Amino acid sequence: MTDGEAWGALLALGRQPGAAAIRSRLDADPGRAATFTHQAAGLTLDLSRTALTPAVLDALLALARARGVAAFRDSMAAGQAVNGTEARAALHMALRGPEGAFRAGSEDASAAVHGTLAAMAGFVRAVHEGEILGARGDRFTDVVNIGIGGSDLGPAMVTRALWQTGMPMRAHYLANVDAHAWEALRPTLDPARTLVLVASKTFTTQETMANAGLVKAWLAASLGEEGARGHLAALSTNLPATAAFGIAPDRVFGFRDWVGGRFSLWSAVGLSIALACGMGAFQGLLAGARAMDEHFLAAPEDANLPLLLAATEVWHVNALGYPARAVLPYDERLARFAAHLQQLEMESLGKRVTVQGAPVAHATGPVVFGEPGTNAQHSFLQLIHQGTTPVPVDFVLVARPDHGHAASHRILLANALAQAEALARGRTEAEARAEMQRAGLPPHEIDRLAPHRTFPGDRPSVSILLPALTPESLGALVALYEHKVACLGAFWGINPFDQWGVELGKQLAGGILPALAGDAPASDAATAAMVAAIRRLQG
Ligand SMILES: O=P(O)(O)OC[C@H]1O[C@](O)(CO)[C@@H](O)[C@@H]1O
Repeated sequence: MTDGEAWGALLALGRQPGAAAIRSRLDADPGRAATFTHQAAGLTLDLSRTALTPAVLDALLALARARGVAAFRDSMAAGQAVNGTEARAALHMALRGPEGAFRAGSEDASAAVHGTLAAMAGFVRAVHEGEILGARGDRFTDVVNIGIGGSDLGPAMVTRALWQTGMPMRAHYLANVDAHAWEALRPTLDPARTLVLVASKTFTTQETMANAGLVKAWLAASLGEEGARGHLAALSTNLPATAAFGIAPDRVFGFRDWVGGRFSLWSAVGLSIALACGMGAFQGLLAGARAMDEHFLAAPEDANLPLLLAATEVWHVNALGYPARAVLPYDERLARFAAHLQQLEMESLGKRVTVQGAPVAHATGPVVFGEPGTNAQHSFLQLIHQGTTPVPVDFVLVARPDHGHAASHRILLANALAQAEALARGRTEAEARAEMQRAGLPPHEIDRLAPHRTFPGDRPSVSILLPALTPESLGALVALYEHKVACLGAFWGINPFDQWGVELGKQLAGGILPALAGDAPASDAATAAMVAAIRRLQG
């Protein structure tokens, strides 16, 4: 089947009457959950509450073959320059792979990775055991990771998920250049006991370098310049710039340019995870991701979780025209999971031209947003139940909590399952009327309220079940989404590994800085007017 034929067949299925129906499919086939549930790396993925059918799945997998999704995956694993616009490989799998497994051109990628991992392990052990101490001889109790985007979101999300009282250190994440963030954090820290990691792939990111300057000055004010140096480490690919910033070479943990920022939590960028939660937790995270990598590389297409998740997204975005997706982890510890996926997915898939530079002929990445359940239910789920456009949902559920409150956990899970059921099944007008009759409402009230109390249903969701929230299951979960993103890049013919769209604003900000200081006019009239208003208000 050619590419065009495969797209045509899929889109035709999406146009068939009842294509988006879910409730009737669930009712017609009691075995649907079993048919559409798959497992890998300890995770269970349930796709039964979508409108997928065996015919739709066949069409999606035919499209995957026509689009060369498996070939793209294999090129990625082989270290080829799948990131064409930056002429780079995308070898985040090497960060969690066994020794000798991955090459980037002539480079033994795995050797570089394992060298850094050994250095990280040595550093973490020395800090935890008090061999490396602060300038005044104190043990380090707190670590501050200064970074933004991929140099913040991944490690911040993982630490939030895995950290428990009694773990080796407290971790803090400073991302925003808004100094209110630093001013809120500063009073909670003792400089004598604080280790500072400057995390930046490029080591040129304006926000990170501004915050690093503030924090370095804060350290130096109490510990002196030389003392401050002993409290700093860098996580970067840009070794000359880390040296220019004054970070000792043995405190620089490097990685290569074939690690994309949003895929970098497995690299030295994850050092704050290892310091806060322990090197064992970090290794567990890598092991979980490796298990998902192995599944992704070897599982047949009709049981391959990342491919199936990507295919489901193609069905929703391209065949059914749904422009957004919500991510609802029913676990408070995953409070930053949606934020991580926002960058992972929207920076990767928010593209309007193909890898060849031609305009894409179809929609690409949807808007991704989310909050933990049950909070989300009391916020935006109204729109997802009864708004005019279906918004597919990813539910993430954890079977066993790490607290002793079984009743609370049952309430949490009951709510997650209820939301999935309500979205899929809805409530017909007849059901709404019958319920109001049972409640004894008068007929005119029933007539008045029936449309409002009717739920259309047929609103899709996928559910991902983790046995418990462990480093291993979290690693597998994050890797699942990373590989989904790679598959979608291939489905859509776009480069999921570059991010040129973030550059223009950065460049313009550089030009506007002197205008805000009153040293130069702003070139854009609307900007100039706002600059003038700001300067007036600043007096
Ligand atoms: O790690 P760096 O180089 O400071 O970049 C931070 C983030 O900035 C971006 O380049 C976007 O501006 C992200 O892709 C990246 O994760």
